[in-house]
Amino acid sequence: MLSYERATVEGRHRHLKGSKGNTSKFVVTLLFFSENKQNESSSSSVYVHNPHLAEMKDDVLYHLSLATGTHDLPAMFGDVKFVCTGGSAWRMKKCTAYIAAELGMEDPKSDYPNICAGTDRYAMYKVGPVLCVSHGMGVPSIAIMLHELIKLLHHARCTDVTIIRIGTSGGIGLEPGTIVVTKQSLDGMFQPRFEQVILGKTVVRNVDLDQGLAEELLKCSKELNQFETVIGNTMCTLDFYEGQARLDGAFCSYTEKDKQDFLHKAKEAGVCNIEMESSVFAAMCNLSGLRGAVVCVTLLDRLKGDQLSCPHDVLQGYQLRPQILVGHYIKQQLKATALKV
Ligand SMILES: O=P(O)(O)O[C@H]1O[C@H](CO)[C@@H](O)[C@H]1O
Ligand SMILES: O=c1cc[nH]c(=O)[nH]1
Repeated sequence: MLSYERATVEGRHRHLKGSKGNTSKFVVTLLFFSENKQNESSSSSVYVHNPHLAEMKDDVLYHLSLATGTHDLPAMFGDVKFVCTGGSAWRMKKCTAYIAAELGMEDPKSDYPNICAGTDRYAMYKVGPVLCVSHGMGVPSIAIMLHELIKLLHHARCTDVTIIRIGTSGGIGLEPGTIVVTKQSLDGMFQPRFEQVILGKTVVRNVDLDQGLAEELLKCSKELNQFETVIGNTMCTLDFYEGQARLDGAFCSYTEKDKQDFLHKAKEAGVCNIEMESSVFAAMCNLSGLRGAVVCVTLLDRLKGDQLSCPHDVLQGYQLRPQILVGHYIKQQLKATALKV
């Protein structure tokens, strides 16, 4: 079922410890698995694409503090159908409690234990078929979490899993508190791509997200009628300050006009908000066959400022909006599935 693409990389090794300028040629043949599996197969398993995994006796999911040798992953996670992920552990715990209440699954005796308590890298909570996992800040942090989460779902033999990033962002020309459901993730040069260096070669990955899921989420927001929601492009950057054209970082070498010109260009490219994980999130959804969406609230309008200076309780209230929307969506989906059974 898997299709491989072959690529040959040629380069020169520089011998750091050898005599000056001493290099030797290397040629590496890479096997890439076909990148876009999302709509290709009728099967809805979570795919890992790594022939080495089958040869491993145990798989240690180090940053989640879980392992196939020590945990019965199918028993613990086999029923998972939805994963909510966001930067902060606090938000993920709040999300778990909110979704438990929405689904009528609250346990007054339970404080929702952190399944990843053996590590402080990420936090993970579970209520019924919903898993909530924190991912930290930025592309490297979410990518590590997603590698291990995708393997976890694979080892647990999960099927039909939908994953939604519920995050915060800076808006462009939107009222703070607006939710943006990502249509397309763009990089800092307004290109729809995620670039990763693998074995010294840049690999460009597809960042398309499930448009049907985005539309379903927009419909849910209209039904809820509690806050403004739009579908638009999301710019994913590698930094919060200079990477997002802020003037208030420790370093800045451009003017207010340069910043405004850049943000207006972003707006012309359809960018509604800026955050720091959507590109690799979309790329890894594509690779794994997970149905994915990015739902971020805007905390401020970047055309009007850079600092997050509005009161703490207002910001916390905004952060809850994506989970209200996603909670409603999950409840509807579970109801529809129960009706079908
Ligand atoms: O609210 P979360 O999910 O952390 O996401 C956004 O907030 C962080 C920056 O404050 C970045 O990680 C950005 O993507
Ligand atoms: O401006 C913002 C706000 C939240 N998260 C970001 O990445 N940028």
